[in-house]
Amino acid sequence: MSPAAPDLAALARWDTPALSNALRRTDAGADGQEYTDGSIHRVAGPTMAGIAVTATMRARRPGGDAVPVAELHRAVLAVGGPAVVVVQDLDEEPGAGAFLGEVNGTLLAALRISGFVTNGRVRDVPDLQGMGFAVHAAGACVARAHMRLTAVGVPVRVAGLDVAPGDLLHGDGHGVLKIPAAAAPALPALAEAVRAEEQEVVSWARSADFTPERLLALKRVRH
Ligand SMILES: O=C([O-])CC(=O)C(=O)O
Ligand SMILES: [Mg+2]
Repeated sequence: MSPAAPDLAALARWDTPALSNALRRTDAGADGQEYTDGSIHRVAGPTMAGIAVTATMRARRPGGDAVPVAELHRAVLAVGGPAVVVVQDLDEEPGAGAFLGEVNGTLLAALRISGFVTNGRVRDVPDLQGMGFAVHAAGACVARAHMRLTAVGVPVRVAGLDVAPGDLLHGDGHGVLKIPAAAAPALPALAEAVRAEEQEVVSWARSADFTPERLLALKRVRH
C-alpha cells in the first residue's frame, strides 16, 4: 500500500459506532455520513476495515450476462491490501441464489479479504463463520440457483449505501459505514476523544457521587 493509504488496522480496532461518533467531528458531521440500513446484518466474522471491490450478480433466472469470477479475484488483488467485496444482487427480489458460500469464500479468504457485503443472501454459513473475514448479508439461502456475476468494478448500492470501487468501508455488528478517505487519518484520535468524554459520564453514573438530583440539576441535553 502507498504511504498515504489509511491505517486500516488502526480503524479496525474501533467499533463502527465509535467511528461514526468520530466522523461527526469532521466535515462529514451528522448528516454527511453514509451507512447501511437495517436490511442486512452481520452473519459471520470480526470487525472489518478495507477498500471496496464491487460487483453485481443475478440468480433468479438464467441469463447470458455472466462475467468470469476471475475478474473479481483480479480486482481484489489490485487493491494491494485488505479488500471488502461488495456484491449487489440486482434481481427485483434479491436472495434467490448465493454468490458467497464455502468455495467462493475459501478463495476470497486465500486472497486475504477483510469483508464481504451484499444485499443478497449467502450459504454454507457454518463454513463462513470460520473464514476470518466479516460477512454482512440479508440472510442465508439454500440454493445457487442461476447465480452469476454480471459486472465487476461498477458503482453499486447495497442496503441503502452507495459504494464505488476504492471506497473505504468499516463494519461490525451494527452495520457498515463508508469513511471519507480524507477523514480517515484523523478518526482514531477523534474516537479516543469522544470515548474519553463519554466515559466521564459513565464513570460518574456508576460512582458514589451520582444522585438523581445531581443528574437533573445538570440539565444534560445529549446524554
Ligand atoms: O455455489 C456457489 O457458487 C456458492 C457456494 O455455495 C460456494 O461458493 O460454496
Ligand atoms: Mg457451497
